Amino acid sequence: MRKSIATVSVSGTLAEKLHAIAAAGFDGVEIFENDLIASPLSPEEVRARAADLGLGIDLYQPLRDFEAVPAEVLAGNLRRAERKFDLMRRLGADLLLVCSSVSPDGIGDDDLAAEHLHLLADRAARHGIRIAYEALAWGRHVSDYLHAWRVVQLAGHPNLGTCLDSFHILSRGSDPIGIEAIPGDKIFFLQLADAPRLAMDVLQWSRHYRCFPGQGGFDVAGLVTHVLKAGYQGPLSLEVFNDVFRQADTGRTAKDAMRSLLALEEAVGLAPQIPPPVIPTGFAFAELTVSESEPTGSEPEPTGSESGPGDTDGDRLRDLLAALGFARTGRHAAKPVELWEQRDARILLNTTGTESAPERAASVPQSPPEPAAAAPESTRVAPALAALGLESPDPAGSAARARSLLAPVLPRERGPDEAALDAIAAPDGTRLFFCRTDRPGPLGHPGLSDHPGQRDQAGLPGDVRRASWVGDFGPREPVAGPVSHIDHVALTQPLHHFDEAALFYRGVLGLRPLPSLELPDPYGLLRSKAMASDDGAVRMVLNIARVGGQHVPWQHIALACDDLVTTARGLRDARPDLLLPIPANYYDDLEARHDVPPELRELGLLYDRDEHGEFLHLYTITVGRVFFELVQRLGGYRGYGAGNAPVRLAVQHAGTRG
Ligand SMILES: O=C(O)c1ccc(O)c(O)c1
Ligand SMILES: [Mg+2]
Repeated sequence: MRKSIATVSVSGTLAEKLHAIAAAGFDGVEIFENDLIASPLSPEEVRARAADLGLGIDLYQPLRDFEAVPAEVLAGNLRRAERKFDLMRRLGADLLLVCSSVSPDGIGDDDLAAEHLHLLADRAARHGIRIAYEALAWGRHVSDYLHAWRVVQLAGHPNLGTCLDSFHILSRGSDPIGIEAIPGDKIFFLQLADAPRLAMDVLQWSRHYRCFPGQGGFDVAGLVTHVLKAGYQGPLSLEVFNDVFRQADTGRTAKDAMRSLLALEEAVGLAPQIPPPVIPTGFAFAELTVSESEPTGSEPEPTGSESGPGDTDGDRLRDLLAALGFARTGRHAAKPVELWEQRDARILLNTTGTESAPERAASVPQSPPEPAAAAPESTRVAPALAALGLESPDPAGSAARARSLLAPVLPRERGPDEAALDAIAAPDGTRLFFCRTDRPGPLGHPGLSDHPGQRDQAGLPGDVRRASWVGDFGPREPVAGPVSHIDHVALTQPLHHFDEAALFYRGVLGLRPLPSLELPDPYGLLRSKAMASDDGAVRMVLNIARVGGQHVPWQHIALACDDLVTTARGLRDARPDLLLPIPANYYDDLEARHDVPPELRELGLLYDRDEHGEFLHLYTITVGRVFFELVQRLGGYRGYGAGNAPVRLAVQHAGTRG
């Protein structure tokens, strides 16, 4: 379907907005009146600019407080409307949005409203213009979409139809099924927005917290299904008022908007061109970039103690990994990358130390360097979690889906002997590699689980193109130990990209989000959203933490253990300096709430439970931006111990603040 977006949805001047909207692939725009009024471009210039960019002007909006007014006000309103018709002729727009009156002058009389709208439609018809009447959720007398439709029916003018806006309908809790009773050709326009579920004044909610479909809590796709059943054939148009998007990078927001519409089209069965999601079946690896130089001054000191042998970040991480039971099983044939393993948990240490994830993402050709893509200076410290390997049953299919949802595909320089990996950049700059770890290794370097007879879909033997990435690290021995695999990773998101990232991971990887949580931090607030595959094989947590106005860049890798009590006891004995100390008050409270064994306190283990099971976990000290968590899920526990995060944050802050 035709895809449009209201200019109010993105940041910038009108000219900047039009360019970014066109670049993101939209067909048309709604020109929001304030954007035009503040623009130095004449209406003719706006028209020409839009035409040059291949954009239609699908709607001009809004005309406010028009209908059901006393006679003396009506004359002025009609005069105002005539001026707007003239403006629309210059713009080349033929659809005007009239939103339901909020004026104290307004009279609660549907017949009068219909009479006035009929008059307006009659005048509009002389200019070849049509009127779309929309119920604002806070309209003084008309606030429900079916009420607006009754008024349109009463008016009975061919140039008058209704405009449906998903926010106004869903925010009031109206049942969208009623849309199916409206003839499709009387729905003149469809505006789409999602929003987080908030209990607040609806006008404030609408003006500040709307987001793109798929980023909030509304069933926008369900609503669109009703609109399509009604026979609507006009554009799908995004109209999003959002305080964060107003400040964010224009091009990036426009692209995020387009990704949202593509995913929405897919959800309602209108996007056969988008390859289906390939749900990842686990983590193949997590890659840390580390600097071999002295620890950088700007990064947080490890909490707890000076810790460990060696004095580079790399040495500190190696020490930490070894203490957790990992062993270095190989070095990359061509790059300064070490592979550390323990059963199915794999960590890559990339000691180039120069490449941070955001820099890498900004250098992707498909996404020209955007200021917003670069992380603030303070987050550019090594070590950082720069890349994730995701196990995919069909890596090429994973990459194809990502590409069709506008993910930048990363070029990969590959040596003659190396495995090729499909890789994309996530909005936060994290590189995502789609892997099949159990593929045969490259010729001469069999992988750990070699299947010499295996052929891929193209009928090729396990050749270099299709070889497993682990083959690049040479022959390896399995490493036994308490850690079985990566349970989840927690990535910090820049504030401006939180909703974008959530939609990205959900759309591209097919992960299901849990509701966002807000958790207290001694110096701020942590906003957190967990997402997981249905079977829990891939779990990610997206966090934004702002403390004293500054982004807190901590990331972590959670490792699953079979028997955390025993593992914790071993660590307590051997390397207590590597564990985050937990305050006694935590255990006083925990023991008041739950009947837990005293060894939790003794071992510094944290505890949580949900309706499915129980959770034990502990945290390590932080090196650079990164720390580890050891976890054990008992029964079918599905959470992440989020209730304990405030305690962790308090201890971590105490460590960095000395
Ligand atoms: O907030 C508003 O005033 C406003 C204006 C026009 C719209 O289409 C809308 O949904 C809201
Ligand atoms: Mg609207």
